[in-house]
Amino acid sequence: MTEPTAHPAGTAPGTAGPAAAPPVVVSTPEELSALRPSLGRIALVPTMGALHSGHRRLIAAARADADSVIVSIFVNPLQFGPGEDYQRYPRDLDADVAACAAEGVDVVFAPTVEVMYPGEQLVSVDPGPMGQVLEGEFRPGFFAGVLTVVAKLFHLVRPDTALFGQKDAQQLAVIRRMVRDLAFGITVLSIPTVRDPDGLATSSRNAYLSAEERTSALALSRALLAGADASVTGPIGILTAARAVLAEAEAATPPVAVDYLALVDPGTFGEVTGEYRGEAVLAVAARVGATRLIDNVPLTL
Ligand SMILES: Nc1ncnc2c1ncn2[C@@H]1O[C@H](COP(=O)(O)OP(=O)(O)OP(=O)(O)O)[C@@H](O)[C@H]1O
Ligand SMILES: CC(C)(CO)[C@@H](O)C(=O)[O-]
Ligand code: BAL
Repeated sequence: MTEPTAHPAGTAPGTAGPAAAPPVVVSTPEELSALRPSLGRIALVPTMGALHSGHRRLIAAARADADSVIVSIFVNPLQFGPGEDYQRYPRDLDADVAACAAEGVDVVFAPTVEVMYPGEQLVSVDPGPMGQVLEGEFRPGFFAGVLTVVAKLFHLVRPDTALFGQKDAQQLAVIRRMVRDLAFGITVLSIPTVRDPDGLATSSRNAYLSAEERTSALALSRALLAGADASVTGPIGILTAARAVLAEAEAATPPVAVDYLALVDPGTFGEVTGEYRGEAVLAVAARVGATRLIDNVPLTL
């Protein structure tokens, strides 16, 4: 664990730029509370670390809206199911702190599992029906784990705003719903999905992919683009165009194994039908080798 470091005299929290001070790194609620009075309006960027360009864009958006930016780094065991990648999830706190320093982050909150879950966690947040479909169906317990840790982070940090990526569109929708239904009084902001030049959505799990697997994985963004290009044809046309790309990828080497492709209402995550008009999200999840990836694109019907 990196030792807490103080802001050098005269360096106000929230001062970005090449000469920005390194973030203060803390790991306990007590350290956070001690810092809080000096932070002004706080924007929180919750992450699981292994920071990449998507996280950096989130941090930049957070800076625009607050006096201080806090990035939390915590690989949350509660949201991983049996057989998932909790143990091998990439962890490199020093590299993450360096990335936060480059982005002018004020505070990194990197608690241990013992700090976040000191005893048996008997109470959790129920995500409701929106948490049962798509990701919720393929990762039972995932959204309860996400909402429980996000609720806990909100209570510990007490931010004014919190930022999440549209890459995890269902997570974003479920968190927005929790904030509304449980009256958290926090403004949730989002940013569009950041992509590598080849179209692949940046993701910490991309590090697992071999060169060949990454080539196969490009079918996800290609399928979404094909669906978006067909948006004037309505839900059936959109799904048919995207499925055609995925069908080729299922027969490729290495193959893409599709968990779901769905066109949903972004407010409810219910599937939309031929009559639907308005905003929609075309979402896909698939496995390539041992790596499970998700991606989506917003559409207007
Ligand atoms: N490519 C991206 N564009 C925009 N936001 C992103 C992107 N990747 C991650 N985020 C956002 O960053 C936040 C932290 O996500 P997380 O640390 O799980 O990263 P990740 O790359 O999504 O990891 P994983 O590979 O485990 O899914 C979430 O709000 C997530 O939506
Ligand atoms: C929101 C989150 C940090 C909760 O662990 C995680 O699900 C993520 O990184 O998207
Ligand atoms: N990026 C969402 C967190 C997860 O897949 O566990």
